[in-house]
Amino acid sequence: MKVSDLSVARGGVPVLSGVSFELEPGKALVLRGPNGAGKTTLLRCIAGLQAPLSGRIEGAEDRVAYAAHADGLKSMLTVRENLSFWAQVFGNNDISGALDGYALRPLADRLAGTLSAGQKRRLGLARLLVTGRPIWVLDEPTVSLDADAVALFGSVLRGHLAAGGSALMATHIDLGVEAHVLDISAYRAALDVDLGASDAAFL
Ligand SMILES: Nc1ncnc2c1ncn2[C@@H]1O[C@H](COP(=O)(O)OP(=O)(O)OP(=O)(O)O)[C@@H](O)[C@H]1O
Repeated sequence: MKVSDLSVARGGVPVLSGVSFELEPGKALVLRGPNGAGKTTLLRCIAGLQAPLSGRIEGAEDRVAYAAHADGLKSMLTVRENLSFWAQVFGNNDISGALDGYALRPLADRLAGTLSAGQKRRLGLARLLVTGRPIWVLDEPTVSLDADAVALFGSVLRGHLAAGGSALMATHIDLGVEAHVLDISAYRAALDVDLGASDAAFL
């Protein structure tokens, strides 16, 4: 995947401009930057959830699986049913790797709505495995995870990279995975809008 001269906005306000990087198969890239720097906004653009202001994203279409703060679980389906649902959406039917990768077998028949925050997060991350998509775009993937679950995630991620997948993620946690780091502070967009006139942008 190649990102060239990308500019992105949030709520109509330009946040980043001139972002360029390449993400090769088997590689991980960690986005760094202070709160509000624009990591989530950049990840959402690359995942196709919002359009960039300008610039190019090549090699992402139909190859990206996105996991964000909102896990998007179906609360009235069980863990197994949630994974099967997503697997079908992506044309797969094998959910065993996802159940095992995140130690979800003991929870397989629980309704997703009854899971703890960390368990929900594990299920949200397990979904990536059933998509079969090579580029994982992850926004703070370890939020709510305990040390054991972080280790599970690190191990799954290493497997994904070793199999030729790649990962772009915003995280402050050391995952024990070799990764390049991109500090997006350098790409802060010049604010030339009248913020006083756009309160709605900060709702
Ligand atoms: N709905 C919105 N309207 C206007 N501005 C917004 C909106 N949502 C977020 N922002 C602003 O856009 C900027 C980028 O936010 P973003 O969530 O991308 O940052 P981030 O780097 O992911 O932050 P964090 O580390 O806190 O998660 C921030 O300054 C934020 O306040």
